[in-house]
Amino acid sequence: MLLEIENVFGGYGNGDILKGISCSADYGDVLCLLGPNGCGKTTLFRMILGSLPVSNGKIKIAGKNISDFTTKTLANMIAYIPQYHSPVFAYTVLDMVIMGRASHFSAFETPKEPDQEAAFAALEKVNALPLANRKYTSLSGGQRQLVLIARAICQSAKIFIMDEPAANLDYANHQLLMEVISGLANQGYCIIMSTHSPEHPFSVGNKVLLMKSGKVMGFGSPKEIITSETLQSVYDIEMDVITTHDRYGRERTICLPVNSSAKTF
Ligand SMILES: Nc1ncnc2c1ncn2[C@@H]1O[C@H](COP(=O)(O)OP(=O)(O)OP(=O)(O)O)[C@@H](O)[C@H]1O
Repeated sequence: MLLEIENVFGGYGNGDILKGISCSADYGDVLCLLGPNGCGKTTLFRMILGSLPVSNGKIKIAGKNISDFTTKTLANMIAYIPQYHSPVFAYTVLDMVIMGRASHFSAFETPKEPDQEAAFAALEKVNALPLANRKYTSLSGGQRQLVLIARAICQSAKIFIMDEPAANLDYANHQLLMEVISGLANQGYCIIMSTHSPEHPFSVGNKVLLMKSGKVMGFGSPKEIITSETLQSVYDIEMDVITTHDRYGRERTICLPVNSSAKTF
């Protein structure tokens, strides 16, 4: 197993926010963290990235505790893709992607031909090669997400941590991003993404960690974990989980909040 989270506790010094989180993800998995605002998704990300200490329990990568890795080694293995990123300088997209190679060369080295080739190859993988010479600051939110994913690929990381990657994207960019994420998983990357959509685990994920108040409400396959009952217990509202088919006959799952005022009709 590539990433193992074993009974993890921890927080910001004033009591534990996470209270016994356990889950795991391997090469080719898309693990979705789902739960209400403030349930601890970002806190768990910070612990996986090593920026927040674990007070109890273990986080292991390839069987080794993350506290035993140097920061540089951890940075080579895990890439963090933020929700929205605004750099101060108007770097080109190519420069932004090459920055993903930073942990591969020392402070006084400049990027070399192979770094540039790696950046072009990463942009190609996410269908963003035509953006290479654009200013990053001139891109839309969806395009920026693709560039940040290319930067993560360039970093040679195998684990991608994505903080609500679909937030603020329109339908087309949302769909494109989900296809890119599925494609990355098919290429063997391990994706851990937080989301506020209970449909994401069905459409893009193969595993889901359902959280509430820093605790695990369920971990496993989306079909097994996401039901009307579990969603209601997490969000305190009635939810319908409906399985249907798209126009090509593919199974789709839709999660609908029930309009409680409609019950009187
Ligand atoms: N730097 C911090 N110092 C103290 N408490 C914090 C800090 N960051 C977050 N918290 C608290 O930790 C809890 C979990 O927050 P976290 O950001 O992990 O939730 P989340 O599930 O990512 O929420 P959201 O879906 O709203 O992004 C919240 O109660 C929050 O107020």
